[in-house]
Amino acid sequence: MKKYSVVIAGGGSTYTPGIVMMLLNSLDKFPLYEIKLYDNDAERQKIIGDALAIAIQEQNPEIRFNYTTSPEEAFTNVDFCMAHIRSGKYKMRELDEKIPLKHGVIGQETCGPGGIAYGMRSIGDIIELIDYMEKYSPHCWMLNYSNPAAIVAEACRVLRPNSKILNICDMPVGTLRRMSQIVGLTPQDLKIRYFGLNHFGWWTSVKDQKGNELLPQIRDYVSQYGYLTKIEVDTQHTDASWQETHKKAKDLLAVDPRFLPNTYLKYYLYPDYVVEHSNPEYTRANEVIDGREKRVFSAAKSIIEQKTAKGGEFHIDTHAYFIVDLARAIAYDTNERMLLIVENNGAIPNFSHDAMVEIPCLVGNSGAEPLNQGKIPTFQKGLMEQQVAVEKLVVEAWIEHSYQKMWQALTLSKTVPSATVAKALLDDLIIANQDYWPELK
Ligand SMILES: NC(=O)c1ccc[n+]([C@@H]2O[C@H](COP(=O)([O-])OP(=O)(O)OC[C@H]3O[C@@H](n4cnc5c(N)ncnc54)[C@H](O)[C@@H]3O)[C@@H](O)[C@H]2O)c1
Ligand SMILES: O=P(O)(O)OC[C@H]1O[C@H](O[C@H]2[C@H](O)[C@@H](O)[C@@H](O)O[C@@H]2CO)[C@H](O)[C@@H](O)[C@@H]1O
Ligand SMILES: [Mn+2]
Repeated sequence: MKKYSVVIAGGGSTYTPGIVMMLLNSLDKFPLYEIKLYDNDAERQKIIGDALAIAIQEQNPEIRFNYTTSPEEAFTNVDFCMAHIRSGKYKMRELDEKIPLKHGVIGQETCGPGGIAYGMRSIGDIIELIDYMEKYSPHCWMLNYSNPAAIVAEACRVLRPNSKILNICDMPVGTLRRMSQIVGLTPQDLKIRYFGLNHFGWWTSVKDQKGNELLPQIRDYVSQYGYLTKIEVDTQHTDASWQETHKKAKDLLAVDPRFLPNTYLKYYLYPDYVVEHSNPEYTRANEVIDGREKRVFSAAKSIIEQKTAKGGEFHIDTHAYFIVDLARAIAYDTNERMLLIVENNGAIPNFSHDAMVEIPCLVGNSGAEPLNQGKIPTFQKGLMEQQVAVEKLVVEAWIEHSYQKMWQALTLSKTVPSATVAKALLDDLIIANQDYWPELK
């Protein structure tokens, strides 16, 4: 069996340990000879890297492991780049969330003005990663989690249309796991139909292996409890704000009970509620800094101090499963059905052909083959057209350095009440992002 080499870009990410643990757990199905980490923050990456070196040495000493800030070292001779960088780190996420709230608008990592600001930071960094990958390992595939995935995917479509990059999100995978608990099955037992944009979509069918439609049963549950389940799905999703989000799905369902909604729709359908329930002094960024980041980095430091990872402080979650499954599907041409963010090209026949949509695809060694999801109804189509236009305007604004298009993008976002608020917000975001955004004219 061929052995592969993987580089994880954003080596210092809180998600890196989970992915490496998953890779180590999957060697019988996805053999590796090398794992590398790449990050542009040497200090942050060193902590994660030193801890993982101990874990790998204990579990599979034959795997070569290295971490580096050199693009050439990182990207030479690799088959897969698993990317999850955060341009501007949590310091900028905090501003993405807090600046809009000052204007009475939702403050969120990937939705509304926060997501737009983050997109303007991420585009250049992702393009840089693609260029490193193509320079040093032209055959390599990039599997990209880096957010905001919708804007990043549109930027890749426009700026690097022929690159081997697949943009992905773990939210539908995590929610499907919740659905499987609701009906007493496993996610592998379920076959779904889904359409939308990233963090903006709906399940139209959830069937078991015999072809029985389970959507009505799941709908009954969600209409009472949202996606809150008794069994915890992912450790970070025990945080109060995420529990609230899973619960809120019941109000999303009420707007169109035919389909099961992605939880992120709450920012577009109930923005007033979300603002009222936000603390402008302590947002999700603070919760993550005080929670997941502390947990992961203390676990790493404790492994380094004790010189062993045998205490099992690093955990595998849905996020890690999904990206490793995707790599395997490409490596072994499995034609597995997976949700990916791809160019529509008629898969949703009554929606723009050049929109980046999130839909089921068959995945094999030439990438993704989108599956037709049929025509979509007016309500969802209207919402998606507005949102996809926002995402396209952001990418155009980044390419053209256009203040006007950024203003239009913010004005068009369903989360922003007027062009006046959009302009005031934009002027604040420009100041906060001056080290990251192109200069807008
Ligand atoms: N698509 C999804 O569904 C999904 C799910 C979870 C997380 N994410 C994304 O994964 C990323 C990581 O999240 P996190 O909370 O672990 O963040 P994190 O800040 O802990 O890690 C990100 C790492 O990226 C590094 N980085 C930033 N810019 C870089 C660049 N240009 N080159 C190389 N490295 C760079 C940082 O130094 C940091 O170590 C974020 O973009 C997050 O939004 C996406
Ligand atoms: O607020 P954060 O940083 O905890 O999470 C933001 C991310 O949320 C989603 O990812 C979830 C995922 O749905 C869940 O299954 C599990 O793996 O945890 C992830 C992170 O908490 C979303 O899909 C990402 O795009 C967000 O970055
Ligand atoms: Mn996501």
